[in-house]
Amino acid sequence: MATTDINTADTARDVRTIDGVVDVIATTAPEIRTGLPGRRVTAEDENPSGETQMAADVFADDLLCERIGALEGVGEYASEERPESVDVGTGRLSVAVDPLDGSSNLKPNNTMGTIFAVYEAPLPAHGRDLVAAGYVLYGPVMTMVVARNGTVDEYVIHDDASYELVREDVTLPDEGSVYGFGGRVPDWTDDFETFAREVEQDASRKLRYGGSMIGDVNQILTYGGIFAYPTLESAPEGKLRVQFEGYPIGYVIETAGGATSDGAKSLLDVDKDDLHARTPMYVGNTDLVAKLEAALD
Ligand SMILES: O=P(O)(O)OC[C@H]1O[C@](O)(COP(=O)(O)O)[C@@H](O)[C@@H]1O
Ligand SMILES: [Mg+2]
Ligand SMILES: [Mg+2]
Repeated sequence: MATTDINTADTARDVRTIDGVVDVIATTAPEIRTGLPGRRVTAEDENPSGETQMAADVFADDLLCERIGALEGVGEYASEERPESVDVGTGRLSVAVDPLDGSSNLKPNNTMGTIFAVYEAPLPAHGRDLVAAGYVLYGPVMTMVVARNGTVDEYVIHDDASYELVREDVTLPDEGSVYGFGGRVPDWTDDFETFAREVEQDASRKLRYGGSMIGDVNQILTYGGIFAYPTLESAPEGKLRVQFEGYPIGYVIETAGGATSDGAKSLLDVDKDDLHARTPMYVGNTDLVAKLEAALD
């Protein structure tokens, strides 16, 4: 399950590069958000996972590729929206991005986010190669959560692209009070359904599910509990992608003292060498993730 072996940058140069990536993510967020109103339509292409792209997905990806690619210290950029990673320089760090997570929430105007992962290895990299990860949430307030140097911090991003630290050393509350499970219920496995029904029976927990993974995970970081996008009967690997979603969220949640799993082991220990590989995701408080693993065993 979760382990405490969180890798961090060990050279001053890598620390500067990570700071540069965080700065690009934060300062680009207002532009991505401002660009959304005219881009709530589908783009012409599908992404490498076979999903319809929104114009906003492509817009955010292009902006981030250009800006992250220009940073000294970054050698490769990849995103959910392009088939191959792009060589952007000679730096030893690679950056993988989900430019808009939850973009199907764009039409009904619900929360979405931008997720980033910084790896100290060529792409596709391994979860243990991560040296920083985080996300922006385009909610009523624009916030950014960053895991680096062994801690998780939260920032508020203003419309003028300035940003301020509002919470240091964020950890999951001990008593988890929310849960959210994705996928169609009839498509859940029997073991997962049994676990889900048990979680629901506990009167101290409420359902919080919005259909944007990053919004749903941020509920867990805020209130504690458990989020899952599980193995489905029709999709044994679930829906979410290892490099762009599973690893970075694993890194954030485990750095914040929570646990993550693919059903059997930490998300950071998933071994998949395809850039667009998928994984089931279970993240939350350690006791709940342990129960989940026992239920699926
Ligand atoms: O509505 P579905 O198909 O269950 O999918 C919901 C999941 O798909 C996602 O939107 C996938 O991410 P993208 O929007 O980046 O493709 C997650 O944010 C969310 O948890
Ligand atoms: Mg996504
Ligand atoms: Mg996406």
